[in-house]
Amino acid sequence: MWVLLRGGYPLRILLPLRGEWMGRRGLPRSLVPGSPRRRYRKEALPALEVPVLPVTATEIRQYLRAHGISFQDGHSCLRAPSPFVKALQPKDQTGATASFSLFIDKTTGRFLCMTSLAEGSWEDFQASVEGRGDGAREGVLLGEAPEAEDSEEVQRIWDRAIPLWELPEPEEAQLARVMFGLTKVTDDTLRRFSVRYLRPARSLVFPWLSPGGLGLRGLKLLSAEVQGDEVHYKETTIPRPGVYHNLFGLPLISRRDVEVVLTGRELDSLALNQSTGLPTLALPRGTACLPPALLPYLEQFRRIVLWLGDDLRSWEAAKLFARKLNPKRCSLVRPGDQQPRALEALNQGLNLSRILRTALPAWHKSIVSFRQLREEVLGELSNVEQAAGIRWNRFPDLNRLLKGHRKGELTVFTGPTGSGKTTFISEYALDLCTQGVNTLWGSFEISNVRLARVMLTQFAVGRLEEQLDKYDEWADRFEDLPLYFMTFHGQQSIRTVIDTMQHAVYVYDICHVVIDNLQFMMGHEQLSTDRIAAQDYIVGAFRKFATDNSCHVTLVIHPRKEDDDKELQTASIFGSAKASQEADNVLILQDRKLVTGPGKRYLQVSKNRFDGDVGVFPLEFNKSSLTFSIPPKSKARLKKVKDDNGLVTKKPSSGKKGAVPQNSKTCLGQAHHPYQPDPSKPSR
Ligand SMILES: Nc1ncnc2c1ncn2[C@@H]1O[C@H](COP(=O)(O)OP(=O)(O)OP(=O)(O)O)[C@@H](O)[C@H]1O
Repeated sequence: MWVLLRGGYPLRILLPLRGEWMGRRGLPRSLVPGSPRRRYRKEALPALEVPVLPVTATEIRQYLRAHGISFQDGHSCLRAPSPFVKALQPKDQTGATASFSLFIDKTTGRFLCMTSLAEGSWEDFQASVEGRGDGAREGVLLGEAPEAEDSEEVQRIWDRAIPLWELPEPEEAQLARVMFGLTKVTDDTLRRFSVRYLRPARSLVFPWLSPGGLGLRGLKLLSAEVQGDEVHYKETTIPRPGVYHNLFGLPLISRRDVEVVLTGRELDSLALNQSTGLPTLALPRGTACLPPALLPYLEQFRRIVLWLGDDLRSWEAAKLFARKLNPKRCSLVRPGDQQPRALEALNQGLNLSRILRTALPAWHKSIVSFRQLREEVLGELSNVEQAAGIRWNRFPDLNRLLKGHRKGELTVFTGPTGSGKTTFISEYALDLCTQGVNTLWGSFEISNVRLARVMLTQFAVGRLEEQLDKYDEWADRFEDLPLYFMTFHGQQSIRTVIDTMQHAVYVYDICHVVIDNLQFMMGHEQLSTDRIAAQDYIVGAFRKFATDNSCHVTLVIHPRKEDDDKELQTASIFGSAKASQEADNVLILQDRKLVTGPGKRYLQVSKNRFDGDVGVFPLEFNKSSLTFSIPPKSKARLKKVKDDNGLVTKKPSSGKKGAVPQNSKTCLGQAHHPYQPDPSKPSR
């Protein structure tokens, strides 16, 4: 189902259809409620042609003052009296609590009334204040009520789950404890957090309780599977992950608590709470995202310690989340040998309170000394692989050259018209997205429907036209990807696009934005000098965005018109040298006429700021799956040799910003490949 995000941003999100059946969740069929039929919702898509400008915290404050609404300034929200409380609870007894129970997100203007659970966009709020339309409740959504099917399913599972200590066989209970690493977690802790065990699915069950602990809003199931020496955990949530907004542990938080520890997993929260006695909350989707919908629940804390996990990814996520929570109140536990994740720390007999005391403040002034950076540098050096970024599953040769996909970088991608740029970049981004990289697509040239169709085909690695019976199965899995699309089509202003990207980073923790292509932001300048200046400005804006938001931007740029039989080079990118200077990586999809066979292309990495390795490798296009990934059986044919001119050059002596790193001389390729430019012959 496509849903237009309320609040005026031209961003559409792919939401899974509801009513998933349990077989899909990997739960026993015995628990499947009736037939696994899917329900389709045929809602007309609201079209929003004119994007509304995002609201700023200053504008929100001005508006509230202008309308005589008192408010308190919080960490990430403004607190105001809720206009929705009286209507719902005329005889509300909670007094002071209800009086300032409206939380307005300072970045988006979205509001949540903690008492009535009414929520909506900034426009909804204004409409209700101004009494526009149909009275005060116009446009206000009561917190999304769970689907009836989901509620039944949740209740059924919950009823069948039992506390671990009530398992009839002590061996079974012991096995479960070992599998989940709970040997040192006491029954009392499990009882306090209401953790149960679902025997048929061999899963732990973590409840999502309504405020006040009165009802069940959802569940998370955690199963463990032993593969070789390792235990692999799998999480399943009801409702689906996109709306599973459970801060696990919330019912145990008292209004007077001013400090909390946030963890990436429920099990870590149990361990932390047990050994330190501190309030702990587990984020619903670990390091994947911190939905702004959760921020109001964290407003009461003056200090938040983030201890999300034991790898670099957790550390990166903690830094990003701290920005949302207000870094001044956040401290971060750095992953390290003596600082594993909380449950492991408990199991290793480490002192968790001591680890918490080592947490580093997230707030950095603009000028830092090496003393403040030395731990970060050590972190990168001792996690070289993770620091190199996320590796592509489908493009091993790209890993060998670029090492991985890193946050905060700008990749410029070019190739001749119609060579398959969109098709390639779609698979390149999809690969990362399937590994949990939250991705936002800006496809200005081809419609989102067509793009999604290409991606789905690549995802399924085959034509779905001929196997429509499999469509739902693939579409279901595709819907669960953290993938979002901007709704722009045709020319757009760079300001609007950047605002939308900013919004998406805040709301969906986007780590990768793909812009296809830059020419659609250049307006209608006729003069070539204007066009070049416009492009330089836009490239600069994307560069800044990538750095400021620790978000990777992949930017497709058309090449300048060149002879068809000439290979493209970095200098062939349209415009001045700015794009290649600003970019951390430059990728060129080469479509040489020498190539025999219609589908063959090769990919050239012509700039790589990370470690300077550049080179080319062939791509084979598969017309039915629309994929470029090299079939597993083919040999590595990577060559790390060339620069744009086909000459092997020395490493640069200067590492100035913007300098294009020269190529490494190493040749990893085996035999000279027919698609490989011959290094002995300059191409011009
Ligand atoms: N290697 C290939 N061989 C043959 N056909 C291809 C190849 N790659 C892509 N195609 C097909 O060519 C068409 C155009 O591909 P695509 O839109 O990805 O190109 P593009 O470079 O992005 O185009 P444009 O320059 O117009 O933006 C699509 O139908 C795609 O399936």
